Amino acid sequence: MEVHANSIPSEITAVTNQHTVALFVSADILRYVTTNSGKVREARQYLDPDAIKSLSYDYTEIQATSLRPIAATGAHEAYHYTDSPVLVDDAGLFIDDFDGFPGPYSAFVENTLGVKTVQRVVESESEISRDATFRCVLAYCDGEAIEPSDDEYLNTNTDTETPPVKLFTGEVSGRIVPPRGNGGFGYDPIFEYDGMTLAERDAAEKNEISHRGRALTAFAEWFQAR
Ligand SMILES: O=P(O)(O)OP(=O)(O)OP(=O)(O)OC[C@H]1O[C@@H](n2cnc3c(O)ncnc32)[C@H](O)[C@@H]1O
Repeated sequence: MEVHANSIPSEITAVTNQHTVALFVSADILRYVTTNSGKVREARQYLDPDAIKSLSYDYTEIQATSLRPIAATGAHEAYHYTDSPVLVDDAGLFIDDFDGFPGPYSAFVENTLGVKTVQRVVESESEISRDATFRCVLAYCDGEAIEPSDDEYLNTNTDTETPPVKLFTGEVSGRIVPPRGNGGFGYDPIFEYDGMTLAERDAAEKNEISHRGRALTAFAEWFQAR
């Protein structure tokens, strides 16, 4: 994957429900690392599109039962690849009565079974609750030392060769329903929150309540206060 040299904007602006936050980037642009164009669309809706560049870099996804170590190792790898600030986005759908499955395996399940099959399996089990949670973990790395994390994974995997990452988590709880809506991507048509599926909302409306929007808010607040 070729990385292009870019002009270097001095700030990133994040628009939250309440206010506009200017995020100052000292050295370089911020690269949003994902192969998923839907994630990029939502990040660009939230963060100033001129100051954030998408990087379609397919980092190694380690096997793990939660998203945090996957995002953290992805950020290490992507930072070494680009040598510039990166934000890795790892997400998944956790179905309560399936012990959180597909969770970290959400992409594999979408690509093999498809989201309609997931919905039909949930619906076919009368004893099974429809409750589910979407989670998003953003992992930021810019090569600078970041204060010690309270993250259990990071503290037990201290590697002085790899710069520390900072993790931001967002989640939204809802229920699995038959597909509705044409917006969004992935599991959005089968995930209902407050009477509407995520696919029935535009990117701004989804960001207001979604796992990604909440993780982006946490990132923006931390970045601004840095
Ligand atoms: O790893 P990258 O390159 O970022 O792209 P990906 O699509 O594989 O990204 P994930 O592993 O994080 O995605 C897990 C799955 O969850 C889906 N997904 C992620 N965020 C979603 C969202 O906001 N709404 C609906 N589905 C989502 C996505 O389509 C995948 O099938």
